[in-house]
Amino acid sequence: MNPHGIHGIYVPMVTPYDADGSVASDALRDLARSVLAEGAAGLVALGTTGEPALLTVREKSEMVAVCAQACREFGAPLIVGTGGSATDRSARELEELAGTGVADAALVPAPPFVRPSLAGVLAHFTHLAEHSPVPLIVYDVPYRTGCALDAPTLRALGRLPGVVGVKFAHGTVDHDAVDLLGDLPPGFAVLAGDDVFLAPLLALGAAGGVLASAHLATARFAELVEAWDKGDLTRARVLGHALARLSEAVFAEPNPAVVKAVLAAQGRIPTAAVRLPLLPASGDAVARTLSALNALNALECSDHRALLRAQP
Ligand SMILES: O=C(O)C1=N[C@H](C(=O)O)C[C@H](O)C1
Repeated sequence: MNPHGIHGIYVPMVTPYDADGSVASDALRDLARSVLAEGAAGLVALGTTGEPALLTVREKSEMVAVCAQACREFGAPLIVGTGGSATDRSARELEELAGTGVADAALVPAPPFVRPSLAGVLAHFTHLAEHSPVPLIVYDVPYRTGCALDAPTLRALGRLPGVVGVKFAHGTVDHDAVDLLGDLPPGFAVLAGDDVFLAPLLALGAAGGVLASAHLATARFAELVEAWDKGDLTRARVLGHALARLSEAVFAEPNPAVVKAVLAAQGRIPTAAVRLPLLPASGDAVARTLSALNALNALECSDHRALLRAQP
């Protein structure tokens, strides 16, 4: 992490597969280098986008090792997804992760499936924070975990020593987003976890985002964060709308099918394959994403008047 904390665009790396179904490590290495060279602040290994639930233990280690190497080359932080439903097992996983020495932070979901009370979630993260040698980023994604965190709970989590941020993915910009971002604990960063809502969350004060669609337009996403940092509202508004249209297209089908299909179409990964029960993206979703990308590339972002003209 930079000394000022978490900031900017973190790309949750896809797991590329070769034609024989094995993990395409060379393609992953090149992809990781390319997004870092384009302006990603760091990488996330084993985010939802990396299909961690569908990988073997050995494949997961490979993903982390390849991403760690790329981050070392660029002096960029690596966040690693880990943890699950059971508190003690999650604590052991965090210790194992710390043992690898490569993670700057761990992305840990609110315990999925169990549906504990909010006090139970707080107790879970209190235990993890007390035992984890690596800083924690809470992954708040109720539509995946079945466990919704409200603003007071997120604030209480943010005050725990060792909890440095939340990946906020409520599927909308809700009351809790407004409430939380209006009064953040010191040193606690909010990262947008729903690509389509990056711009409004930045407007509310989010520090950046963890965004699968940033594989496809890393520099543009980084530019949006920079525009907000500099108070360049015209640029921020136009870029925000164009990037939201791209993200809408990417998320028209279950992630990461569309992003992988587009990367494969661009020749950046060997195949568009995802593992069952995920299904490959439709041609229609890929075509719509490519067209949103073309529109984005047509923006002349250094010239505000051109930007305004580019608005539909
Ligand atoms: O891998 C991630 O981290 C992300 N996962 C989200 C999801 O698929 O639910 C989407 C977001 O872009 C990043």
